[in-house]
Amino acid sequence: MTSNFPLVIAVDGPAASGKGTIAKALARHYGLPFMDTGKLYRACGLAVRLAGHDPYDADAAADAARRLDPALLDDPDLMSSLNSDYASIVSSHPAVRAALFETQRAFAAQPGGAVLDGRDIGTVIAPDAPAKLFVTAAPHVRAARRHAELAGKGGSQTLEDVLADIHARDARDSGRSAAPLVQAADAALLDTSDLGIAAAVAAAIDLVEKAISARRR
Ligand SMILES: Nc1ncnc2c1ncn2[C@@H]1O[C@H](COP(=O)(O)OP(=O)(O)OP(=O)(O)O)[C@@H](O)[C@H]1O
Ligand SMILES: Nc1ccn([C@@H]2O[C@H](COP(=O)(O)O)[C@@H](O)[C@H]2O)c(=O)n1
Repeated sequence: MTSNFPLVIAVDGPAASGKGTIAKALARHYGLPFMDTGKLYRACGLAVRLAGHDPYDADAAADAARRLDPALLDDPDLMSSLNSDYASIVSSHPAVRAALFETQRAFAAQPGGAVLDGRDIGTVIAPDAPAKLFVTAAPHVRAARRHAELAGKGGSQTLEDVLADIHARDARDSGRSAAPLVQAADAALLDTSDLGIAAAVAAAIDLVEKAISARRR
C-alpha cells in the first residue's frame, strides 16, 4: 500500500535482534532511503579508540561525535565486538547523542519518508513516525545469529563470549538515562525468535501496512 503522507518507519530493538535486516528490507520494499544509526555511534566509538581516549570520557567522546570523519563509517573494524562495546559506552553520554541528533532527525524528515534503525528512533529521533517496530528475539537466539555472522567473517569469539557481549550491551543500552532502549508506547512488537529472515520481513511488512491503514482512518 502507498501512503499519502511521508512514510517514516522507525525500527528499534536490542543488539543483533535483526532490526537492521528488517529495516533494510522495508526500505527496499517501500523504495525509501535507509539509515543504520548504530553506525554513527560505532564511528564515534572508533574515533575515540583510534585517538587512544577512554570511552567513559564524555568530553572526548562528544568531541569525536562533533567532528565525525565519514570515512570511519566504512571502516572494517566498525562492527567488531570491541568496537560494539566502545559504541555502547560512548552512546550513553548525552553530549554524544546531542551531537548526532540533527543528522538523524534530518534524515528522518526527508519529504518522501525514510527508514531508520537504532535504539531511540521511535522515542526520540522520530517520535511522530507513522510506523514503529520494536524488533526483538531471545538473547540466546540473537547470540547464535551474531556468532554465526562473526564466524563467517573469520572471527574466533566463542558463543558464550558473544552472548556475554550482548547481555552487557543490552544492560547498558536499556539502563542509561539518556534515550534508553525502550519500546515506544505506539510501536508494534515483533519477536523474531522463531522466524527466519523471510518470515520476519513478511511480518514486518504486515505490521507497517496495518500502521499505514490505521493512520489513514
Ligand atoms: N530472522 C532471522 N533469522 C535468522 N537470522 C537472522 C534473522 N534476522 C537477522 N538474522 C541474522 O542475524 C544477524 C544480526 O542481524 P542484524 O545485523 O540485522 O541485527 P541488528 O539488530 O541490526 O544488529 P546490531 O544491533 O548489532 O546492529 C545477521 O547475521 C543477520 O543475517
Ligand atoms: N539509535 C542508536 C543506535 C545505536 N546506539 C548505540 O550504538 C551501539 C551500536 O549500535 P548497533 O545498532 O550497531 O548495534 C548500540 O549498542 C547502542 O549503544 C544507540 O545508542 N542509539
